[in-house]
Amino acid sequence: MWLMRQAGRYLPEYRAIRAEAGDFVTLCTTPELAAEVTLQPIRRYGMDGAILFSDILMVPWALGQGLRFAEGEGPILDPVRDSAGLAALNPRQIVARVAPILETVRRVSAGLAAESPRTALIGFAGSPFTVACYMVEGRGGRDFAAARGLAYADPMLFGRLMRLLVEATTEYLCAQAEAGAEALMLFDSWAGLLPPSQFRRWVIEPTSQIVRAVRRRHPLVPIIGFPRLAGALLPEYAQRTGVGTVAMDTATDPRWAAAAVPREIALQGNLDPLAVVAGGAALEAEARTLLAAMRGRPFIFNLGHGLVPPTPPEHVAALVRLVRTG
Ligand SMILES: Cc1c2[nH]c(c1CCC(=O)O)Cc1[nH]c(c(CCC(=O)O)c1C)Cc1[nH]c(c(CCC(=O)O)c1C)Cc1[nH]c(c(C)c1CCC(=O)O)C2
Repeated sequence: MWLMRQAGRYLPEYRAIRAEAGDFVTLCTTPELAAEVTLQPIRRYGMDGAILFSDILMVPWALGQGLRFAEGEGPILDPVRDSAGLAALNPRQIVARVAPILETVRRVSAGLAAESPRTALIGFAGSPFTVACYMVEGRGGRDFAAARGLAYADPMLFGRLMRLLVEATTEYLCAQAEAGAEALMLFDSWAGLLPPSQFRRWVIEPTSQIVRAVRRRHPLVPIIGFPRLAGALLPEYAQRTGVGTVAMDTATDPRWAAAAVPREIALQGNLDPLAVVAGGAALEAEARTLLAAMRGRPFIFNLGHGLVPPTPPEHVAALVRLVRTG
């Protein structure tokens, strides 16, 4: 069991360190602080997994794209929409630029060995499609029309961006495994915006390429894929990408997924983060229904999306107790 965004703004000890760092990119690139924040939820709750504290947008940042997180606005990037923008990105320096993040991985790995040796360290990256959405759009959003429009209008250019991201993401994930990450997760938060033909081209295909390339170098590191809002395409994603675990979003019926996804592929998910905000009987009922649906299958208890800032930390503690004791 672990929870997406288990380190974050709902924890007072996170907010204290966030204030100390000043801005979010500084927090992600200061190993001492990022390692501390990664370990905070482990100390509080004893999760089975510690997810590296970083962000999927640190790959565009490492490629040289301007990135900042504006207060109350989310991420702002200098948009990449033409070949000049693409040419300005430098995939060769990726491992050097992410050196502080790899140092965080080493520190967390040592910290867990000392404090919580049974907790697995999970590294991650965004999947190329979701990262491209932010890179082309230049900001967060709901429909990423500029990015999806570019994929139709200029598939050559969009394809070059995607190939660059496949290469950079592969290098980045392998470097995390070499620094001590014991499992790797690929977040494709906006996969569900695509119609099936585009989903196969921009989600399944690039994800398979990354999984194949990472496996060649790190055959034993488990890989979790999260194609959010994939809907009916979830089983196809599970079977064709080669991931060992598929993460279900909040909208997925876990009983359907248990029947539709082959048993050799583990499932992860998918409690509604708002049930954790509510707590009490509602949280307990949802958690028990999920556990019952997953009985008898390899399963990693998690949420269907990240914990949100209004979550009371004691509701997370109650959830951990419930999942542990059944
Ligand atoms: C799309 C996406 C992003 N980042 C991420 C995704 C994929 C998962 C998802 O769909 O949520 C992934 C992510 N972001 C963060 C982590 C760290 C590990 C963890 O899960 O605890 C992980 C794995 C920290 C973060 N990433 C961010 C914060 C908040 C920063 C702050 O402290 O102000 C944290 C803790 C900022 C961020 N990062 C991103 C946005 C849109 C924002 C701003 C809005 C928001 O806060 O959700 C991009």
